[in-house]
Amino acid sequence: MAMDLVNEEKGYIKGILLRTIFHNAEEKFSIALIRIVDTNEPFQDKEIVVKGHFPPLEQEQEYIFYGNLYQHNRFGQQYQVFTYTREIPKTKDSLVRYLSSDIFYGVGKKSAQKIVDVLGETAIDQILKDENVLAGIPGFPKNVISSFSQTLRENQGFERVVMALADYGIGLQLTQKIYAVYKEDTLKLLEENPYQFVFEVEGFGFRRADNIAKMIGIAGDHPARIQAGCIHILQKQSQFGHVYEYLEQLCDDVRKLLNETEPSVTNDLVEQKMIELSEERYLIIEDDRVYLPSLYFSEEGVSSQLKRIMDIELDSEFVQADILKALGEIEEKETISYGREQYEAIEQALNSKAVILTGGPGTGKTTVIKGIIGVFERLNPKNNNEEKDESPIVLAAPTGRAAKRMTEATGHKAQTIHRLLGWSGSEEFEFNQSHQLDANLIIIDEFSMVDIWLANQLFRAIPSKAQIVLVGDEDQLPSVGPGQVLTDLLSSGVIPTCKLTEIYRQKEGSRIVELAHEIKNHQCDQQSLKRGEDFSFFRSQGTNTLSLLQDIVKKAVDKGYSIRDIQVLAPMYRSNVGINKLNESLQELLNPANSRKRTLKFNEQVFRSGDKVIQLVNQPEKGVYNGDIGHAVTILKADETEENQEQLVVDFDGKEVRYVRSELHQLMHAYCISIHKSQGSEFPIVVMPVVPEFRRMLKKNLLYTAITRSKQSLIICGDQRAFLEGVSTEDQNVRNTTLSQRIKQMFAGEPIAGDEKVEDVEDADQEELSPYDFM
Ligand SMILES: Nc1ncnc2c1ncn2[C@@H]1O[C@H](COP(=O)(O)OP(=O)(O)OP(=O)(O)O)[C@@H](O)[C@H]1O
Repeated sequence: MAMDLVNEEKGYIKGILLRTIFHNAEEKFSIALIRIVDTNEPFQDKEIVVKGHFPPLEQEQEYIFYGNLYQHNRFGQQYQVFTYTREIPKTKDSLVRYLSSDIFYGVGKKSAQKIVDVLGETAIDQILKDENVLAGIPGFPKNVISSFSQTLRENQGFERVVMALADYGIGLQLTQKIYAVYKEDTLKLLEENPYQFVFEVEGFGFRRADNIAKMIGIAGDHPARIQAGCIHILQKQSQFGHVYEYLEQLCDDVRKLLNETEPSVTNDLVEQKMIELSEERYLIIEDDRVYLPSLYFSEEGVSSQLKRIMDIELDSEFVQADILKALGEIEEKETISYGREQYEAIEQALNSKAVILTGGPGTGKTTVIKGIIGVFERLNPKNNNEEKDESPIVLAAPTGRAAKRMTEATGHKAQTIHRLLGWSGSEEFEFNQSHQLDANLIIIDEFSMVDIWLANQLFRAIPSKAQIVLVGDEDQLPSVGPGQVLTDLLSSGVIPTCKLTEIYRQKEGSRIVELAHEIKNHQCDQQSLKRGEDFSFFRSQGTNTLSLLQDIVKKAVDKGYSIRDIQVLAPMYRSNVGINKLNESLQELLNPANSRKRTLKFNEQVFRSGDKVIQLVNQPEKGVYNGDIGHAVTILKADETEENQEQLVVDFDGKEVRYVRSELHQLMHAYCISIHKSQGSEFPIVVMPVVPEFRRMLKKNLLYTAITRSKQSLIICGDQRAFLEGVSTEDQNVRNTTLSQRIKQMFAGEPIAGDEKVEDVEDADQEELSPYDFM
């Protein structure tokens, strides 16, 4: 590609850097003022601000920017850069200046002159092609050949990649992500197999790879194309929670996917490729099931680690009389009397290597956890000595909010599972099989939210001596990630299970807990929706639902409840009473614009100080995690920050986190959040629209999860029929997993068999919605 030629067909501005106005290193986003040398754009001035995803520009270097002129409402005309290139020095003099510049260590003017004398004006291209040409330059220091050509590659590399990828229709932002993964090898690898990018670069979709592949001649039944199709479908299935897919079904799906553009692939061809892939361990085929290796080995890991832990017997059991005595002390202190089920659960947990504790809301799971910890500490006095920190008790939960609640309820420090395992944002966990946790008793709450991958990481890090208590409510939604670990552990039957059924949180007239148990036990009917002290179902239709909901929230605020106490939940983003619409209207209602309030517009969202917001991704470096809810404290103007960038400051329960513009995609308004996102959290007041439009989403476990989030008051508005139909509809989308069978086999030598094959739910639905859409 001729790097130094301007492509006259596109709008361009050629210029030299005058000043970098802003640069975000992480996002490689730059704003710079340049002096215009040449342009074919209708722009008369001598200078212009260029803006886009490119690295800092170098002084005295000529660049060609391709993009669009646009009018900034404060700063006038600017240039939005789609792609850019650097002018390669063309004259011998400019080449010498470039090659002897500070960028190249150990090469002075003399050596640079010699390079140009020997290699001429195409010196750069020749060196990039083969660095050994430098060895032929008289007097060129041999020891700097490789570092010199490496610097040259790096310096020239990014722009070459930018230009080449632009020809494939890839913009600067995605190019940055691609370049971060493959560096100078980008073009080589893309032209070898663009499909590889689908699996390694976030935001690089299968269709994009397929288009590029076609342009470079990888088409039809090319093995790389079939391989990518297989892995793509398996990954998609895993987003719906499946750990494997049936071979026959997978062949069918892959054939359909690949034949959408050119019908040349048969099921036999796909199957044959799949067998090859399994021989190379890109996939695992077991009987008639196909797995992604990471998921297969996670299942294997969980079952073998569980066996390892459970195979080591307890040194000694606690004597019943001692337990009773210790529990008596706790009962006196807490002024409660443990029920029979609760006592049995505590005793079982204390005298087993592993137990599962399940139960609906208000059955005393937290109270039992407190009992287990209390007795364990009393009967292992060394645990009281925090300084020695021997035999520590470790508490964790999948989300920050659940961990916080666990801490508050038990008085013991609890943390997220990710933090417990020392996750710092990469694939690696500090604690693993070769560096295990120091713990004698490990209690994990909200275990229904743990997916197979995280379960594997957790179990690997548990020392064989430890006792485990897994606490969860099996009727809640399964994990967002693949697998259904709690359900599978329960059905494997190898871990002793304590089911709490007696309800304690039930004041006179309280309906929330009763309603939850009626749903759980399939006893919910019209009568169940009658008003209670803490529950109301207001009927409404059409657009009335939105205004009714606004009235309810407004009244709660007027009564003195804070925005933080009131949580609106909805199952879908797009609808007249969906999450997006509700956030918009509740923001107007609760935090309207006024001249004193600063605002920051990002995509479709306008953030104002005072807004309630939710964090959408895990950010261990900043100490905020997916699902954390906070409020915007203030918006700082660029000249008020050290970094000279506009920032949104958010307070998450006392922890202040700052977001620059390029990080704002991590946040959204949280006046209303999805039910999926509310898992693991509880709120004093839950308000929820239930309308016929949501019907496709309304399932028993979803509604059960939603209503069990409310602690003091639950208000539903909408259509009672839609609600009653929803709570009597089981989620048909049974997940394909083999964990239960694998565990049974591990413990008793039973062969592994897949779950009963379930007929697929409507394809169209699957295409549109996955649990990830709700996160
Ligand atoms: N044995 C008991 N005697 C009296 N009160 C109890 C007993 N067990 C639990 N409770 C009370 O019942 C309420 C619910 O208990 P707890 O929070 O332990 O249940 P949970 O299963 O964790 O419920 P949720 O998931 O809804 O929080 C609490 O107020 C608790 O004090």
